[in-house]
Amino acid sequence: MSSATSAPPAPQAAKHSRMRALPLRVGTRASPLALWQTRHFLEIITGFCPVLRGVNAFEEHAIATTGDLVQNRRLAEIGGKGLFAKEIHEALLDRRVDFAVHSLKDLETEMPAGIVLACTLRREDARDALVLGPGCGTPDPADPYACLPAGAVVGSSSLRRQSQLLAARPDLKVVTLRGNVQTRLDRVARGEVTATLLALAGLRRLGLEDRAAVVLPPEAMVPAAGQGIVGITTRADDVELRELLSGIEDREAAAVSKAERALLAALDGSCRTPIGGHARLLPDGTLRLTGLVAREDGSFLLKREIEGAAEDAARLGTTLGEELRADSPADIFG
Ligand SMILES: NCc1[nH]cc(CCC(=O)O)c1CC(=O)O
Repeated sequence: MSSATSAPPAPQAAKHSRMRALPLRVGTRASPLALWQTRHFLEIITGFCPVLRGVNAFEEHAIATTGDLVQNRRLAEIGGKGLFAKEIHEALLDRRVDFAVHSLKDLETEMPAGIVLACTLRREDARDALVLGPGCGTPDPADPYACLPAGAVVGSSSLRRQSQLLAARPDLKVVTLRGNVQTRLDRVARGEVTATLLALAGLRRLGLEDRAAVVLPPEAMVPAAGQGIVGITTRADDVELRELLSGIEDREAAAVSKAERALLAALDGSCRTPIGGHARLLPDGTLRLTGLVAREDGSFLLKREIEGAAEDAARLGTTLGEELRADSPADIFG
């Protein structure tokens, strides 16, 4: 008689139990948000592949990245894209880790040779949120920025957020505010800045959603490409892990992130170009992508939309990116 324990494992599990020595090593940044996302990924993958549920199946490797070491200067001034991933890519290529967990928003659109974006997980809310410090008014759902006093100082190091905020409220002043989510919240609470803008996804994952005083609709603040999505990278030649990871791919996240990242790639902005990209699937399955290009002071802001079949996600992104680029002043991309 067969019992639960002697039943043959699912084909998937059998295949991966023979795959290689455990533990599988997972690379991550060390921030609380990165660690939360890594554990979230491990829960999903062990749910999908029960043989990996053992205590020793995974080993977490926290890796400090250039982006983590630079806390007080605008990232843009240091130059280069993918500042949060370089050391993690190196760990993959050196075989010190087997896969790595990223906020897709922080991952460059073109992976280094030998590395692939193997899957994207289901998207958390993509919207940005306003976090208010002492001295702000009561939030008004009809007018997201009405609670910010005239001339208020808003902390943000995101040129995308800065440009859209200043376009709506030219009286405000934006100052650099870096550090992890908790650090930024502390600076607002201490009154160092009047308010800040953060991704709702990060606040929610850290159990800090109550700090989001106003959630900004994408029409008011176009989110960053990939915001709210976790992406997993692995080595291109690691066929087994690629196959395993493809099993946990979220199809909707895959489609919208393809569109948003193709848009970003086509715009090919410098790290000082404010760019937004936000796609969603409509109830009938159509993909709608919004793209934004702006000047950091908010004096120029161009927003366009495109719709099409989800299967054409990448092409839609490329097309919209090329259109936005053609219709923007050239110096914006310099
Ligand atoms: N650049 C930092 C970063 N990278 C990902 C998130 C939030 C989570 C996400 O967007 O998936 C954040 C913080 C923020 O922008 O507020």
